[in-house]
Amino acid sequence: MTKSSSFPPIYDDEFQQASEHLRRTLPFVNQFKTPVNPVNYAVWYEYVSGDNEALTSAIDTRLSKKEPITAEVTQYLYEKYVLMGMPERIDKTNSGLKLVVDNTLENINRVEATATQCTSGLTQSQTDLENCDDVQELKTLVSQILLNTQQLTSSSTELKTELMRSTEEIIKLRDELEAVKQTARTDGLTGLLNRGAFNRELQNLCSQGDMVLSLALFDIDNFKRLNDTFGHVLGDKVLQYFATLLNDHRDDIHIAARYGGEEMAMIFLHSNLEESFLMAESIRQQFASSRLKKKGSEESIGQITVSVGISALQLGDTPLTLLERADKALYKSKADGRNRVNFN
Ligand SMILES: Nc1nc2c(ncn2[C@@H]2O[C@H](COP(=O)(O)OP(=O)(O)OP(=O)(O)O)[C@@H](O)[C@H]2O)c(=O)[nH]1
Repeated sequence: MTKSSSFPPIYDDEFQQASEHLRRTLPFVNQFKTPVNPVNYAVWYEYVSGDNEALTSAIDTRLSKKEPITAEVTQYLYEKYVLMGMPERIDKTNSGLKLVVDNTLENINRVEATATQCTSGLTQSQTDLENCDDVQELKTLVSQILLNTQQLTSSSTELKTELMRSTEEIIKLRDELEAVKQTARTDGLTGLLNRGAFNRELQNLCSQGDMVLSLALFDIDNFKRLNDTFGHVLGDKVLQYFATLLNDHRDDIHIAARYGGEEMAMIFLHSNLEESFLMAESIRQQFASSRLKKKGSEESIGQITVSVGISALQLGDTPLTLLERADKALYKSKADGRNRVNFN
């Protein structure tokens, strides 16, 4: 897996895999003569890895129409598909917020100016009243006082309306900010947490000292073969299906994430090794006994299985040591023949 759809992107390919991607990006860079800068390289790297489905499809569409992929195009693809449009969304929210604050301040200043004018008008009327002994003059003064008071009332009503409009705008911006935050935490394909968010949760929990928790890493077996046989779209459906199994076992307290391409992770909170083993076993068995079919056909895609590695948090563990133990256990499950759960 190159990148788990997260912002900022995470690249976790091993040396060999990354070198292979490098080798495969060069012909594209050469063909379109785009400078090998970080932006262009990231776009081609993600394209050749095949892990960023939306980017791959956008580039394939251009290639099939024989459209050139210039530096401007890669910049656009980079912002849209590698950075997932996040800088633009954050920018928009920021300028929206600035606009609301500026407007509100302007309105308050305007009302303050009117209020000051009215107050000084009323003060003047008070002085005039003290020296007034003529009925006609009194009438004029009362009208003036009335006018000033009406002006005060209408500008405060206007301010109230403007503040209500600003409040609505702020609520919209708050929702957009929440959506941006959610996108930054979520894996686009499965709706589970993405790797970055999962790591932050794990870091947080590990630093609490006396937490009882276990970590499980799930890696779908022979996923490459499945993709090669039935295509990436079906591969994606399998990932989504597996994510629903994890969600069903989440029980509102456990945390599930897409950790890499076909690798998912779960933190079993308040669960020791035995309890986590039972939950992981149940997920493994349920997955292995699912009979998935090709869309619109009765043709089964055969048995798909998952290998699992579990580790339980020990005194002195960091997220890294915990992950390393789970990874070793997962490796053992693969080496022992796949479709099993091991712990370490
Ligand atoms: N459909 C689909 N495939 C993906 C995605 N991310 C990664 N993959 C594919 O997952 C496959 C993982 O292959 P390998 O790492 O060789 O592992 P495997 O074939 O599952 O073999 P074992 O793990 O040893 O059982 C690669 O072919 C990736 O292209 C994705 O989002 N969707």
